Amino acid sequence: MLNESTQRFHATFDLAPVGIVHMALDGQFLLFNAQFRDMLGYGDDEISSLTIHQIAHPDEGADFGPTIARLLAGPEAFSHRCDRRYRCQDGDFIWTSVAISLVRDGRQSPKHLIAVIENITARKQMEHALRQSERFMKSTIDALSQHICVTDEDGTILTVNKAWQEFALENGVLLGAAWERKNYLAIHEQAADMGTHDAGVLAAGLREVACGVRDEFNMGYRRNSPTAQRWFTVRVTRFPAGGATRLVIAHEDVTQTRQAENELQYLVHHDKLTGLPNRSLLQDRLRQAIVHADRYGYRVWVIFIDLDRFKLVNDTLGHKAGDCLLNTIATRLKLVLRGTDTAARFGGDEFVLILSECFEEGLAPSILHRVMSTIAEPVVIEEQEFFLSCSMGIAVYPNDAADPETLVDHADRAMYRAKELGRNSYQFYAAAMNEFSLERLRLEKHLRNALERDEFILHYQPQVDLTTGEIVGMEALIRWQHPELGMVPPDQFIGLAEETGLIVPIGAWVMRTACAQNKAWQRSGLGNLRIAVNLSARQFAQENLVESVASVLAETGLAPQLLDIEITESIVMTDVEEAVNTLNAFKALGVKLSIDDFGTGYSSLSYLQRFPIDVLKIDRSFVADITEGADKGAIANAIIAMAHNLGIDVIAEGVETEAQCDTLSQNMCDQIQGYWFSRPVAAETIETMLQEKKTLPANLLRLRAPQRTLLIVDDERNVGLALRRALRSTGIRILMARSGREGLELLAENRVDVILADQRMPGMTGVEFLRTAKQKYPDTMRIVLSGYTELQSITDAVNAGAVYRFLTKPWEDDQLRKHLEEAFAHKEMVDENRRLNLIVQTANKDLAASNRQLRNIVAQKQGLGGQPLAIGQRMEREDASEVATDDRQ
Ligand SMILES: Nc1nc2c(ncn2[C@@H]2O[C@@H]3COP(=O)(O)O[C@H]4[C@@H](O)[C@H](n5cnc6c(=O)[nH]c(N)nc65)O[C@@H]4COP(=O)(O)O[C@H]3[C@H]2O)c(=O)[nH]1
Repeated sequence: MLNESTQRFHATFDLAPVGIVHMALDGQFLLFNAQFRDMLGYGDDEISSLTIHQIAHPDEGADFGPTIARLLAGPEAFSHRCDRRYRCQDGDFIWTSVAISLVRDGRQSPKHLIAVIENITARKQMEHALRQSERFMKSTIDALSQHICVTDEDGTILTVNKAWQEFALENGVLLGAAWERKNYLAIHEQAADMGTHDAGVLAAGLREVACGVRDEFNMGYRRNSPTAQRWFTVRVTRFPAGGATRLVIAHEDVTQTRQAENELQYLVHHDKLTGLPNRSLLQDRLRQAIVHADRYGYRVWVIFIDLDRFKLVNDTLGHKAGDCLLNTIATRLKLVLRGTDTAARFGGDEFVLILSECFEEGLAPSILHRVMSTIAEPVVIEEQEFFLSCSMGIAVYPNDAADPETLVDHADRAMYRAKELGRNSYQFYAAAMNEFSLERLRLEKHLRNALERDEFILHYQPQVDLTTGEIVGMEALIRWQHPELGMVPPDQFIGLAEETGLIVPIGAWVMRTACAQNKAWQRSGLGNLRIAVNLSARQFAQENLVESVASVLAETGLAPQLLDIEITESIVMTDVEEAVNTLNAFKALGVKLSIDDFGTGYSSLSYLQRFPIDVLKIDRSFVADITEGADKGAIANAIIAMAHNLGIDVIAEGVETEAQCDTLSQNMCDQIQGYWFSRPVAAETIETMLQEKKTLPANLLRLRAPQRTLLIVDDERNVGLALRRALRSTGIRILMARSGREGLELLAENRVDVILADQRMPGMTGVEFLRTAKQKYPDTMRIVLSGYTELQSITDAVNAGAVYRFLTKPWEDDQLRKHLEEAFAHKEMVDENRRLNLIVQTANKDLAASNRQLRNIVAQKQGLGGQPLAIGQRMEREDASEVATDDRQ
């Protein structure tokens, strides 16, 4: 029985797949199975001579003692398990898993140890390899710049990489190791609940990947912080990991790339200089506006803006100044629009506005005026003020075109038409505009034949001297008498002639005819008049211009100083250097030079000084304002003072009323030209005028003894008549008005010294009227005639300076005359002071003119080697017998 059991034991002992050893308590091997022997590779004898200490790994050999101690101290069935390394016969160590138990005898005394030893080297190696691989993986994902987070399928974070930790730290998401045990999904669901849209999308995507609905999910994630906006890409990928599911979430901060992309997009769609949308974005916005308009029944207005004479700023002040100006205009345009509108830069000095979401049939003129006035505000560049105007063309969707390109094109055409019609205005596109192009073609055909067919004539408009009252010159103005079209005014064909180049032969005809006519007048004894001829830009740019004028003078025999060449500011400012050369050459020839329409372009004083100009012609728009009171007349007065300082004469154009003439005369303007004295008329009419010696009335002359003028404003006719009677003997010129409004009209037309206004008038009281009169005509002496009852308002007006004196009704004639005498005397004293000032100014002007002439002569001699001067001098000598020496002609 025992034998059988011993046999069974040995069989089990030897066949066991693990090593089994019996050891003495000191580690001596007592019994071991074949598995143990083979595991270590020792021979049976070798093992019997060894102890476990001898084959234990040096790092672990010392562990045996404590193990035994624990077994001895432990309960009966206690066994100890550990992993240990043992040296094999070849010297290598193997990893084993050891389970040791203590065998006790019947008295419970320790007998020996039994160890079951399993070779786990392969497992240990695998574990090691796995650890290595994990370490490698960790350092790999740590090296990635993407933020990586691995979760289980519920979203619980298992691990994160270094970049993720840093990101979390930076963004205050989860601090330090706080990510552990957190749930990525829950965090995002919570953020979604708080309104973060992208967090909601990410949570939903994550759930789908976790459930296996998809293997991967990608999205762009925008994160807004109060200081910055950041963009991320997020990718969620699903991985099976030993039966479990792992979700790898990788996000990458693509803010820089995104910003660069945005910048690129911005650059592609915006104008670099002004930051406004460019052409391509304009088309896009227009397309959107049209779609929107179709849906909601809106209209879309397109306004095409072109800055008038912008090129001049660029050419005269350089591109930097031009850029600055464009920027200012762009900023202003943005400010006049609503949020839904667009202002775009179309190119150069062209802007386009889109006004969308408009229900109204028509476009409110106020918006157009707002745009025009915002552009018209002065722009200060290098401490100089510049004034710009613009021409605008307007087209509307759906009426004028159905697509963005055609809409803009039509608005552009309308703008072109506005320019044609005199700039600083706007035109609506109308289908008729296409007809306009055809009309132009027809006109051009006629114009080409006009010279040959002798259809042009010249009209002449007198220029009158404000000191002598005499006609001293004429402006030659062309007229086209077409057999079918009738009398075509120059405004309608000069532009076309300019564009087609026809202006050159036409201009040459004008020059020849005007000079010949002037010479003819001179020969008939009508005096030495100056004849002014307009030169257009194209003529001015002609290469042989000066020579051709010289040959006309030679041909007609007209003295050069009797020819006045009129050019506009814009012509000379286009190419300043070239203009200075041409003007100097003209000066050398001896002709006079005028700047026409002064004040409407770039009235740059510094340049004006460089041009050898004799005359400035104040544009009629300023003259129209001159009697409108101190503010409005200021520009004309400033031009006069400035020109005089430079020694330049001033002619005021477009004088239409006596009052304008009077004001100009008082302000020392040199000459006037305008409908009030004479419209442009045929040569024969001029002859009659000259023969009859038509002059200005003496009371309008510059240095005259002024005639006292009184304006009486009273609604009661009898009172007016009584006042007139009382003043009959005084020789005062009396103007009568029945209301304040009528009084203001008379003030606009006439020069008035003293105003006598009744207080009680319907509509406007005397004090109200005098307050307005004070604002517009501060030099007038203002007297109110009243009863005592209105005393308070009159006293207020006196204190405010609106009323000089108040007289009571009924008045005593003597007293009234005395008061009026005082008022006139006071006014005359003020006038006299001003007159003396102006006389000093005129003297200064003459001095400046002499200096200027001297400078011109020196400059010509130095610059032109005396050659052209000789022509002028020769002509001057030939005409010496006929030409007066007064340089101010
Ligand atoms: N409202 C008003 N207008 C007044 C008054 N006095 C004169 N005018 C008008 O003002 C214009 C003055 O000529 P501009 O400024 O040189 O302006 C001229 C000039 O730029 C151009 N032009 C005329 N003749 C010629 C020419 O022979 N050659 C060239 N190149 N241009 C010419 O055509 C423009 C218009 O000439 P016009 O129609 O003759 O118009 C003339 C004249 O008739 C007034 O009191 N009130």
